Amino acid sequence: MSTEKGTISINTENIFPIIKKFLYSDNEIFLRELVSNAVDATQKIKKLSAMGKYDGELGDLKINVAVDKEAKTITISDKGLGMTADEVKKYINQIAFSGAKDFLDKYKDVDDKNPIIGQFGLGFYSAYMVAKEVEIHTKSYQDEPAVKWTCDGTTEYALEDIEKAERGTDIILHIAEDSEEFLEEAKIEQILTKYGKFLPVEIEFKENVINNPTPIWVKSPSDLKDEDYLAFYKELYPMSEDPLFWIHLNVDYPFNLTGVLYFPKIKQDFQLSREKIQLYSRQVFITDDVKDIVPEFLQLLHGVIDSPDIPLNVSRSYLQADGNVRKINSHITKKVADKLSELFKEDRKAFEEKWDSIGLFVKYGIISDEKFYDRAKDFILFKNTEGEYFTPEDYKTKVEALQKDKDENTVVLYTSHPEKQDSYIKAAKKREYDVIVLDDVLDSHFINTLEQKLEKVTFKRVDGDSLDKLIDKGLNEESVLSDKEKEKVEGLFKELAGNNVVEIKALSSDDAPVSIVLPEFMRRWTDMSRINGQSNMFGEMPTMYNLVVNGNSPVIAKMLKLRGEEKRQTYAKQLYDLALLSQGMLSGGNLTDFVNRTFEEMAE
Ligand SMILES: Nc1ncnc2c1ncn2[C@@H]1O[C@H](COP(=O)(O)OP(=O)(O)OP(=O)(O)O)[C@@H](O)[C@H]1O
Repeated sequence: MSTEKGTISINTENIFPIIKKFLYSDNEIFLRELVSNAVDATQKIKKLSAMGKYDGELGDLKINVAVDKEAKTITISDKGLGMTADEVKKYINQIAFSGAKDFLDKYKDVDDKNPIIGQFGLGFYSAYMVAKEVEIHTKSYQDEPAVKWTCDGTTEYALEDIEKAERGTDIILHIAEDSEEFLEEAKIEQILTKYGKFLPVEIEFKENVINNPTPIWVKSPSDLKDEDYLAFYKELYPMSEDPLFWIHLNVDYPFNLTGVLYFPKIKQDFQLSREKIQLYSRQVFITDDVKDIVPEFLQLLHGVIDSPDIPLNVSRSYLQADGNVRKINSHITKKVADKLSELFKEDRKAFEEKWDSIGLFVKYGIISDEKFYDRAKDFILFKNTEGEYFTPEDYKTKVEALQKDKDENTVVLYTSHPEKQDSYIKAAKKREYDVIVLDDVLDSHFINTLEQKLEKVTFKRVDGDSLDKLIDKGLNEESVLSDKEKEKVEGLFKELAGNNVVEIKALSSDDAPVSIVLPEFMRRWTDMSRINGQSNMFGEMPTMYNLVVNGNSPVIAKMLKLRGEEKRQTYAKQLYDLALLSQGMLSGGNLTDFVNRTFEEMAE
């Protein structure tokens, strides 16, 4: 055939300038598109051969990528099925072109800074994002002459016969002046590894194969050992600590999804690690921005999801409403819950040991996903101050005999800081109450959720009130103080308490004489607004507290018996400071004064 010239498509404006300017920020994806085409062509020839439709030698099927800095070209060569002249006209001039045109028509108005654009497949014509001219040299597996197609970024193309011995396709990009950064080998290597690390056909660059064509997620779990999963984790995240465990996903219906999700050690401070779930489509890397595809709490996991069914050529808002994406979400959620439940049942001890990490994740899941709660409720754990673990149901059974209040509510006492709240914990234990530890950032939200879910269970922080009030059994102690004495005691403490509320209560005589309590609702409110990052009215307010004076304490009786107002004042001050001290609220000058005063008194 002599050189044939033609116009790619009549009745169309020139799309090339648009392609060039369009995904400018994401222009590196041209390489992903072209290498993916080479992979497809290679897999097709393998398939034809396997089906007996091609009986020639397959030979070495490696795809080669080469940069020629002098000639200013990048060449992508495959030994795939190639194209005949007619196929070039059909696939490149028509199908690929109209595909690219549709794509542009659809997305022209999208803000080109929106990174999701780079996740679409623009196809062959994305070559023009970096090239001023593209040549295709191709020889079909069918017995037909090799052809060369050339197009310089106008709608005019040329097609001619050439000599090409080997089956397959070379795509030669003549790089435009403004894209010469792509002639740096390091740059090409970096893009190839980013998108092609797990492509299913070997990709060779500078005589090295840059990819692992059979990553573990495409293998059968029964062929894999723990070491394989750990080694793959290292391959994905070379700098990371080993994960706690993993889940191998394998679904064919109602959508296709494979992958391996790893459960990392989750840090208390919730610093989202740099490691992210990577999304692949048939082993081609798409993105690690899975915000709209995976529920937020699952984004704490690491690993790989591969699905050709996740639609990437749509806008974000559409993606969230997409039926497949929702199914994928709930499937992954279910799998994760099943795995946790299996671990819990099979090796409860190991599960408990990992609860610090697992717990944060489970709590996050429960707070943010109703369905996850239903699945997770059987393996939520409470850890008490003795280091024993209980499921909520078991815990209720354990404590309800002693910790039920007059309204039949089981009161779960918890500490957010075992060290600081030690005196309160000890007091609770003295009454044989149990105290659980809820000391991480999500716990205030977690408690709120549990209170809605668990029947007749309330959570109270152990320093939230006097024990008689925390678990109010309706058995009011008689006050040993007369009204006059009560007034006197109140007067003494009011002077010290400033704006804080002073309550004189008739508690058991062995309860602390004076204690500081932070009302539960107020504290939860401040905690939650802190996590939500709001600085609201309460958040900015200095901590207000109640000073509870136990009128039935022998210590108060002793104070009243002291002679002289000054003595009583000093005594009250000492008690007040002790209460502050046991809440960790005495500091600076007040603490120094307290210490000095105590020394003086001891010397008396
Ligand atoms: N290296 C190649 N070898 C053989 N055929 C190719 C090659 N590259 C492209 N083609 C043909 O050109 C067609 C169009 O390619 P293009 O990349 O534009 O679209 P696609 O691969 O079909 O879809 P996508 O938008 O997902 O990339 C392909 O379907 C294929 O038939």
